[in-house]
Amino acid sequence: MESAALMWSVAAVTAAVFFWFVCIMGSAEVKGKRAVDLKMGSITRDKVQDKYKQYWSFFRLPIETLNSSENVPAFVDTFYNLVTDIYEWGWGQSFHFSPSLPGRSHRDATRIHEERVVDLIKARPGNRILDVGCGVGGPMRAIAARSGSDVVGITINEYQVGRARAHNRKAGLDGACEVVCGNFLQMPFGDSAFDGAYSIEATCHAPRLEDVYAEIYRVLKPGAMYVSYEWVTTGLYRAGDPEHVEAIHGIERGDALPGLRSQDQIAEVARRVGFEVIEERDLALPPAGPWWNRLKMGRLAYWRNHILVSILTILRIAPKGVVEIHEMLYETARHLTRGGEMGIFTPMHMILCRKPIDGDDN
Ligand SMILES: C=C(CC[C@@H](C)[C@H]1CC[C@H]2C3=CC[C@H]4[C@H](C)[C@@H](O)CC[C@]4(C)[C@H]3CC[C@]12C)C(C)C
Ligand SMILES: C[S@@+](CC[C@H](N)C(=O)[O-])C[C@H]1O[C@@H](n2cnc3c(N)ncnc32)[C@H](O)[C@@H]1O
Repeated sequence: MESAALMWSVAAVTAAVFFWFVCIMGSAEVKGKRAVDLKMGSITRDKVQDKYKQYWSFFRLPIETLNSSENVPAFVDTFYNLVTDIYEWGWGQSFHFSPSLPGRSHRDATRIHEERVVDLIKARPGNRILDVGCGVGGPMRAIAARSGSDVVGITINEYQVGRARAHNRKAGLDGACEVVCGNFLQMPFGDSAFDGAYSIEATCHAPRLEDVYAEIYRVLKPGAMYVSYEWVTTGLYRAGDPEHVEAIHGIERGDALPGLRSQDQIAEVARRVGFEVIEERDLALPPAGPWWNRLKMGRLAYWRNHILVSILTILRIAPKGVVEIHEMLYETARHLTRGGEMGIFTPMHMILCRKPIDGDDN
């Protein structure tokens, strides 16, 4: 009798600890996605591991194939099917970095970094603004709410479209925010359709920056502004330094990037497609606090998450392959942190452009 009671007590305590671990500790910073809901995008459960292997095989292709505009969008789409739920669960609804702000939460720092866009492109009530590479729409909601503009987001990943629309509805912003599935290299919008545009840590996925910048230029009205937060290597990067190369290659492989560009290439490309460059600045430089702090401070949380995804895979709640994907992201976080600490990489090289009005001197 006593041993039965003991067994029941142990079982009850184990169940309570498991519930706490999964449902309380395992939820994202911005509530919405829990570990038990990890689905891996539009990929069916039994295909997750194969798709992960397929993702890696891409990096074995010859460099010309790797950089071709035909292959990259499909490879990026596969990547976001694999990582979107883990990003939402472990990071929130905004898939980007922000300078850390003393005394402010990550959530505040994220919102402030997003709202800066409103001032830069002068978004006003009634404007139609384009979000190039919108993810699940964290920035789009912040920008629509702050500016009173209507925001149209485009993403290559169908699963993200569903997530973004659901979040828009939940936030009561589905009237102001619209989400379209499509390729930003060939956008399904007419010429001069937008009063402004922005891209946050998204155009780094384009094999050729010219192609996406030229499309953005085409869909903007003359006089409209465009701002982008670009992922680039800085002037401190040395291609002959093995430690630098390891970090940059690690970032490219873990983030579906066809190849990082250097800081000094960005404005040149913007001018080539016709933009006037108003301002260019690395928002990660002091007095900004290190953007990689949020990745570093979470090391303990990574271990908790690793144990969690392992248990959920054993219990067949999460599909096979999730542990490997989580491991890949952990490695990526290490490379991103090293890139930030060495000062050779920034995810927030800001470029502010204007489409000239006919007759402007440019
Ligand atoms: C702009 C891009 C994505 C940037 C970031 C949003 C993501 C880059 C690396 C991601 C993460 C790394 C470690 C994960 C951790 C192991 C897991 O337990 C919880 C989620 C992570 C923190 C995850 C979250 C998103 C990132 C920070 C690229 C793709 C252009
Ligand atoms: C790192 S996420 C950033 C998302 C969003 N800007 C944010 O900050 O939350 C990059 C986004 O770019 C999108 N993307 C990448 N390549 C694309 C392409 N060729 N066409 C459309 N969207 C693309 C991805 O689907 C993803 O939504």
